[in-house]
Amino acid sequence: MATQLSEKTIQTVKSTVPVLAEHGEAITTHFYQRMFADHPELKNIFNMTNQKAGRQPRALANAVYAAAQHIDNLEAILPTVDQIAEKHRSLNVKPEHYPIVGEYLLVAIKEVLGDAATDDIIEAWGEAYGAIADVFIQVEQEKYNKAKEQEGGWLGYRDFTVVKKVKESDVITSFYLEPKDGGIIPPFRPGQYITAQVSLPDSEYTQLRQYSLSDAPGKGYYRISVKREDGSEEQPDGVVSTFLHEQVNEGDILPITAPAGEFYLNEESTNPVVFISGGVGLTPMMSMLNRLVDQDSDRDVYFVHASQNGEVHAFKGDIAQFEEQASSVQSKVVYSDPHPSDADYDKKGHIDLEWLKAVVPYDAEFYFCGPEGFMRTVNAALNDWGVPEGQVHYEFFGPELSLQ
Ligand SMILES: NC(=O)C1=CN([C@@H]2O[C@H](COP(=O)(O)OP(=O)(O)OC[C@H]3O[C@@H](n4cnc5c(N)ncnc54)[C@H](OP(=O)(O)O)[C@@H]3O)[C@@H](O)[C@H]2O)C=CC1
Repeated sequence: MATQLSEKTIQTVKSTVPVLAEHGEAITTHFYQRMFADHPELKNIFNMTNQKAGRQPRALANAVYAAAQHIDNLEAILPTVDQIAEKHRSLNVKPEHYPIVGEYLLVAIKEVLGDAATDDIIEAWGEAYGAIADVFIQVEQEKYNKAKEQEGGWLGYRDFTVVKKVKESDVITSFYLEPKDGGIIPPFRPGQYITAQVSLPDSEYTQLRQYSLSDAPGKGYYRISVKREDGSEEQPDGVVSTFLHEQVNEGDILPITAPAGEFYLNEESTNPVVFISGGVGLTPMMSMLNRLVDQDSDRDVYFVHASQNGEVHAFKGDIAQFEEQASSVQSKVVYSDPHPSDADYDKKGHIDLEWLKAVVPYDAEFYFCGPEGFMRTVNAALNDWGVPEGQVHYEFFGPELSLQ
């Protein structure tokens, strides 16, 4: 499927892998700075908060590193390409963006490597980048076609009206969205997300944010549930979420792209399901749980949620209701910092393996999502428990980071 590269190009690219590993992030940080300086219009597409936090350069460095390792067999990176391409489709990344990225990546490699960047290396990387870009463009094209051709589907952004706004906790608010054109909307897989295009009053560029859909499909609306971040280093995404919480109300318009994502409920399996979420990471799990309840599923469901305390714990009422309504649903709550008024929780502190073993079955499909440290803890716990990889599903929101 990819352009044929010469043996020399392949060898040159492969021999730069160790150098890339050393300078990968410096190269991509440099690259973004130069590219945005010359092409500020691209700020409409990239999440600038991820740039500031260094997550985007790290993710690109990882992707480039992986591609370089497999340049003679790009098929091997298709699973990674697929996930990134899914995000790109959701962000409306177009083929014409690739040559711009390629140009600045080469400039950055040259600048960071200095004298070590020979003409041969730059030429080989130019060709290799072209081959990698072709793979992405092709995979993304198929995804654009599917998004458009499905019933109720569309390309790019479609205006949705906020028809209902509901406070779910002190920090999380839900927005119910229906298409302004009154048309139908496609179903989605529980766990998928949309991209919202937000225009802040005093910003020149639009801001794109991806939010998991938090209700089941097939209801005529999409629901997102947004945490108001405080803009600190740990929660840098303050501007957009604060704007949504404070300024976006019923009747307002939010342009969104069609649902996307590779993290979703395996509806084929009949195994028990264990959802493990931290904070606002519970949103995709809510969609999956709602789906199972809507379908009267007889799979055993364990909804394990970690939160600081009862005030920031969203969807408490819904989950309690599901638990009462369906004997197959069990909820387990972990509070890291419970308030004296909090009575209804199962563990104080953090989730750990010993406790998990006592409350959920091993022979289950596990889904987890939450802050980075939480994801590492849960991933390590499931590894130590020996849960087979195929039964473990997770999603990082934002650029892909390593769980190790
Ligand atoms: N589809 C997706 O992939 C989605 C992903 N997310 C992600 O979920 C995250 C949620 O963040 P937020 O609501 O701020 O979460 P919080 O910071 O509120 O954390 C939630 C809970 O996890 C606990 N926790 C933190 N670190 C660890 C650890 N190492 N081991 C065990 N428990 C831990 C916290 O404890 P403590 O109080 O001690 O820190 C707290 O009780 C965001 O990073 C967001 O990007 C969100 C929505 C969707």
